[in-house]
Amino acid sequence: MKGQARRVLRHYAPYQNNLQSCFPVHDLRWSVWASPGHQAILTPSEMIYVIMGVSGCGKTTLGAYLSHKLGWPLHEGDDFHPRENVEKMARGEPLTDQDRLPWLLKLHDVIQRERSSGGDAIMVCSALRRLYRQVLLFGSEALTYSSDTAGLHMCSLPGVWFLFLYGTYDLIHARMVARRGHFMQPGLLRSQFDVLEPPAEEENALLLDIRRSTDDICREIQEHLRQLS
Ligand SMILES: Nc1ncnc2c1ncn2[C@@H]1O[C@H](COP(=O)(O)OP(=O)(O)O)[C@@H](O)[C@H]1O
Ligand SMILES: O=C(O)[C@H](O)[C@@H](O)[C@H](O)[C@H](O)COP(=O)(O)O
Repeated sequence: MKGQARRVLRHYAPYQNNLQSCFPVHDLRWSVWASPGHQAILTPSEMIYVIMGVSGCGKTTLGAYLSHKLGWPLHEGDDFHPRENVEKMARGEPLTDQDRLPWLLKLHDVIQRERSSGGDAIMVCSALRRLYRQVLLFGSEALTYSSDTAGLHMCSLPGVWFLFLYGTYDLIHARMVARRGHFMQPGLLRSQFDVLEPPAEEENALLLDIRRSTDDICREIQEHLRQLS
């Protein structure tokens, strides 16, 4: 059995009797896995790490480092923003939910492609709100659930983990001011914190303190990967 299949089996073992009610069955591979008696036919994606957090928390830096260390492809979320979004942020205006939705749907497609091809991958995406993370995982279906059912049913997907880089406003602001040649203005950081909803445990999230070096953070992620294997 491949490493990820083992990881997924172990992670979801406690839920095996309840899979059908816990997860939407729009994902063909997942519905096969969720069908009673078919647990052995598991062909999920390998691991996808989504590095998330407010602007300036170190997502791009960690993404490049981790990609190099693990030899996994890197998808940089900023590259998928439409020009209008980048121009808006460069003018010092925060994005709205409406601005972000098409961008998140594109990133969902990337995640789906990676899951279908069964490869490991890293994605960098601010993913500030819980709903944004649900759109990353479930696409437009995440928008059709009421907030009650979304909270209950749409928290995570096997093999997709959020790496949440957290730190104080002051530390991140100082790093943004020192950063050169980036379109994002430090003045937008407050709005990023206002929108941020830190991920809950049931979302498959690993919380990483950004006061540590990139290498230290990377080691913790590699340890996480080992524990899931
Ligand atoms: N662990 C770290 N320790 C110190 N500085 C860091 C760390 N991670 C990133 N930085 C610096 O902080 C700034 C913001 O990092 P960046 O990766 O661009 O953040 P983001 O992609 O989240 O906007 C950069 O100048 C980067 O060099
Ligand atoms: O959802 C958003 O408001 C944006 O995605 C934002 O969070 C992102 O951070 C910018 O694109 C700037 O890029 P950096 O995160 O690299 O600063």
